[in-house]
Amino acid sequence: MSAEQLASASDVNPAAIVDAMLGFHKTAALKAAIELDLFTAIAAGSDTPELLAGATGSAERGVRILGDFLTTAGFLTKDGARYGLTPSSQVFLDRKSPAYMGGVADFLTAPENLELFLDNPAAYVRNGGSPGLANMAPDHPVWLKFAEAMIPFVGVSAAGVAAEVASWPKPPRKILDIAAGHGMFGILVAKALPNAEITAVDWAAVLELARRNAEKAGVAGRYRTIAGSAFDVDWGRDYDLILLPNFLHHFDEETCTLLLRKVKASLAPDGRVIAVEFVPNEDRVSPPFAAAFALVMLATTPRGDAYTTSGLSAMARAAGFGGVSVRALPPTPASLVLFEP
Ligand SMILES: Nc1ncnc2c1ncn2[C@@H]1O[C@H](CSCC[C@H]([NH3+])C(=O)O)[C@@H](O)[C@H]1O
Repeated sequence: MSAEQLASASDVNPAAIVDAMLGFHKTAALKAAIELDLFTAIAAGSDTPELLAGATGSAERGVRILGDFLTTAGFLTKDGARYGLTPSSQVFLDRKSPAYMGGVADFLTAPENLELFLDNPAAYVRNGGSPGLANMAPDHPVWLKFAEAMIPFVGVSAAGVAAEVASWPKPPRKILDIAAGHGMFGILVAKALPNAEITAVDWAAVLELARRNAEKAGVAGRYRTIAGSAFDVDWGRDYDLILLPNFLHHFDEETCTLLLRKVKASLAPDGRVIAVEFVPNEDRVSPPFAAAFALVMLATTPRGDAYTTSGLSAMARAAGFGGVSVRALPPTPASLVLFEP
């Protein structure tokens, strides 16, 4: 199409393409607003550029331009010169809110993550995964950052899993939490079930944090840790429940099957297995968050992926399970995956 033809075309949108190329602008604006506590200041009544300048120690011109940008991006509202919070900004970005999740930016926008994504995107596409081990290198320090930062986001799924397990007629006692990270999946199950004993597996540095979280939650007496790779360590057997939250997606189907065989062999006779995953529909392009998560795995792991229900069922059956049932964990974009005996 010539420029003249384009000028009269109504079904094409060059701004959408430029906008996508500038996706990192949203990263920058949100990072700045979180660091300056802009959302908290607006919630407390500093809602004009002049007031926000005082409250955040910034130039008035700076907060005006940032506030306007965040309004166009859907994180603020604007009425005259006054900004307001959207329902999600109010719940998740006002530091005084119990559900505050500004801190997750410390992991999601960590320089090492941005570098893996942006340095050479064509390379991981060509290669079908990260050229090296990337985040899957043993003891990779990025996981400590994940464990420190991500509880406000992942903790909601952990609460959903704990509620599910607490509803079972026969409460599990001996529980294994594989790739425990911050530990909140096992810890919230332990809080819900006073007789439950948790064994957490992960890299050593991460487990130190999980242990501290278990202490804070008052369950440290029923919490033990085994440091090392889930593929190598001897984690014992006869577990009533094995948790695999946000772990399978880091690996290809074959490796997941290998791990699931080890999991199956460690179960007590009526033992259950729960994974937590972002599960796209079979079309692999919906719902958007779960579908887009596959790109995170492409950039940051050698062979990870977002698995659909049929993909999870296939690996479950290959490992000797009957299949899986998957249910949403609203309001999170994650799903609870229950392995069938
Ligand atoms: N080979 C491995 N063995 C055990 N843990 C691992 C391995 N590779 C990565 N990890 C851990 O896997 C976790 C993935 S993030 C998931 C953490 C937590 N289960 C949650 O759902 O939020 C990180 O804590 C990593 O340290």
